[in-house]
Amino acid sequence: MAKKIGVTMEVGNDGVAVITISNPPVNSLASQIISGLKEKFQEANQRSDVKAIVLTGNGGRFSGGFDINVFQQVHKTGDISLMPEVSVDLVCNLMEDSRKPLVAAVEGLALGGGLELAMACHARVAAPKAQLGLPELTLGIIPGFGGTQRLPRLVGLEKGANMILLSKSISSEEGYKLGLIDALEAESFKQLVLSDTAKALVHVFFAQRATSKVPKVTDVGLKPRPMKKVAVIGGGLMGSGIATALLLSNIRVLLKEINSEYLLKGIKSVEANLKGLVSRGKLTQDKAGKAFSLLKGVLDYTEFKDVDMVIEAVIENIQLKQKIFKEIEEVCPPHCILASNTSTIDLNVIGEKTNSKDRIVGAHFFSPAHLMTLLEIVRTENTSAQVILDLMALGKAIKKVPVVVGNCIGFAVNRTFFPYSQAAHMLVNLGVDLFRVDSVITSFGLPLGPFQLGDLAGHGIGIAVKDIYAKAYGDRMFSSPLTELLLKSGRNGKINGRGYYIYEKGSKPKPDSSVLSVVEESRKLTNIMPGGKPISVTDKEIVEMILFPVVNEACRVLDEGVVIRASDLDVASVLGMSFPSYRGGLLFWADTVGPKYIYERLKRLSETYGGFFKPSRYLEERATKGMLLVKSLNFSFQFVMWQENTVFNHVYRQIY
Ligand SMILES: C[C@H](O)CC(=O)SCCNC(=O)CCNC(=O)[C@H](O)C(C)(C)COP(=O)(O)OP(=O)(O)OC[C@H]1O[C@@H](n2cnc3c(N)ncnc32)[C@H](O)[C@@H]1OP(=O)(O)O
Repeated sequence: MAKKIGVTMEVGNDGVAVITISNPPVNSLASQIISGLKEKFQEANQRSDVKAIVLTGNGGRFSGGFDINVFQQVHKTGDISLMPEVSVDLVCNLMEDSRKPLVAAVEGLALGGGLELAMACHARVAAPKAQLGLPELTLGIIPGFGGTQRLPRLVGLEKGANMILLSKSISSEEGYKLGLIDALEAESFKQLVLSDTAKALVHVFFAQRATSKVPKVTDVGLKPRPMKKVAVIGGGLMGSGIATALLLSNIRVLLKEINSEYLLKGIKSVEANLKGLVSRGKLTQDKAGKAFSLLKGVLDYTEFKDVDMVIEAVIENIQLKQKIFKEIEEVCPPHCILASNTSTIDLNVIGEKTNSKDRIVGAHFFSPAHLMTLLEIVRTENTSAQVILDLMALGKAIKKVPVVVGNCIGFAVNRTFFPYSQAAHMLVNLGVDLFRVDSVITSFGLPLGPFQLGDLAGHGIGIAVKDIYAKAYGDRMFSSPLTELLLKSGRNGKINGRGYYIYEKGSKPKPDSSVLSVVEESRKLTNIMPGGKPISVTDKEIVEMILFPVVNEACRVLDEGVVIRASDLDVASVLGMSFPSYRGGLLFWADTVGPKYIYERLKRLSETYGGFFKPSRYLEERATKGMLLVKSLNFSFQFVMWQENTVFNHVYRQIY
């Protein structure tokens, strides 16, 4: 009988998709298995009825790794293109970056590429006595699907290197003790579902769904109006990214600039964004061409007469924005939504000179706007419910996650994270090495440390908004001269190839040791090192000194009702700041640390280093009353355990 080779996916009523590899006898990863996996993961990620994904292998074996026959074919033909692209497309983009909780259910064996697939999942459950290893060196190759990186991270460098260099496999029991396996199936499955990671990911999942419910907007019987043509003012980094996001969802876009040189630049940026998606296999050439054909560059407002929405994305200059809003109010039709992509400025100030306050709204995208999924919708007390609903619908249509927030300086996300870079500056001025700060924060789980993030955004923006923040939140600002000094020394970050790091095409950012003289200059000016000597801090203290002030500001955001619910801030921190989803978002994480502990640490820090760390009223109240910051979601888990073929078919389900 012919072998049944392929990848299947079954989605249960519980919303769990079970993806199964079938390639007897060891479920080796042949080309059709890899393409099948890509197809199924793509489908599972896209389907709204899929809430979580389980990856497993048929016949009691997870996978014996990449199909060794392919190596033989390559050796015979000399054709290396027979090797499929897996590491980025499948392992990183579709699996690791999947926003749906993804669990590997391992039985029998997970070797080579098999174990690498399991390690790309968010958690691993294994049956007792399963064999786990990376035996690639026995074949004269190295683990090629990211195992060299992921295994040492999970089991520690020494053990990881030992397993790879000696091709030594281990049992699932040992894997469990080392942290490679999160739970041993059957015995410990409940533990896994109740693990912090599972709780955090499930929290984010449901928190994200909750963002689409906005009282007095989504529950009053309004229907979103169609958005066929949108104008974007400003073709810079943000404007071109926003235009790209709209075009990708078949929305006609007018891109307006002030002169033909800037306009051409903006159009070229959109083209480059689309080409980037094509080269990464995320968009077909055809679709890119179609999207680009929907773009029209303009230098005046003539064609604004029939637009449904304008999104202003010019520099953060209050007078300029006020002028633009006055102009668009006059030229656009009365139904047209007047949105600003400002990241900081009060929308009431932007719309001050207009008579259209009900249709003024913030559409705050995150850079790069065609890739980042968060859309912060900022409403003022005058913004109409219809306008908010329309923007929410547009956000969803362009595959963003809209989170509706209130109007204040920095809104929910930038305001919450404004102490992030300030705390980092304080630490550096206190004598801590800046590259260490970045590395501690990335080990915590954020993709970029505060200094690399500053480099990426460009340091000019920090200076542009500094005064606005100082005016609003001056009582709790740490004023560091470091950014000014950095700019003075010709370092604007990635934009001009130099910041704290050196940026060269095709290579990773390299720490620039010559920036340390700039840091020294800043330390002299601030003169805050106790006794003129650098402070000594542990990695844990670095995390606390950087992230606890962020939690503190989040408490103020909650207290002032800037977000509808605390979990909105978790979603926003995950999607807007890439706060690790497996920690459940900023406030969920804060609750796992404990509001009381955070409060007491901040209190002590403020006694030593001043008002920047002063605990907020809200945090103090929660801490002293022994309350959590996020009102826990009222979900419980339901388990459906092993089925006869021992592929587990589990589910956790929200039961409100
Ligand atoms: C990108 C990645 O990092 C690269 C990789 O993954 S490279 C591959 C890494 N994996 C390995 O090296 C595992 C190699 N396989 C083994 O060690 C053993 O076969 C095993 C432990 C999986 C099973 O052992 P055992 O039960 O004794 O069965 P065994 O007779 O060896 O193998 C059964 C059949 O599966 C085949 N097979 C096993 N692993 C395979 C693989 N990875 N690819 C293709 N075929 C494989 C064998 O050739 C054999 O085929 P046959 O029945 O036609 O002779």
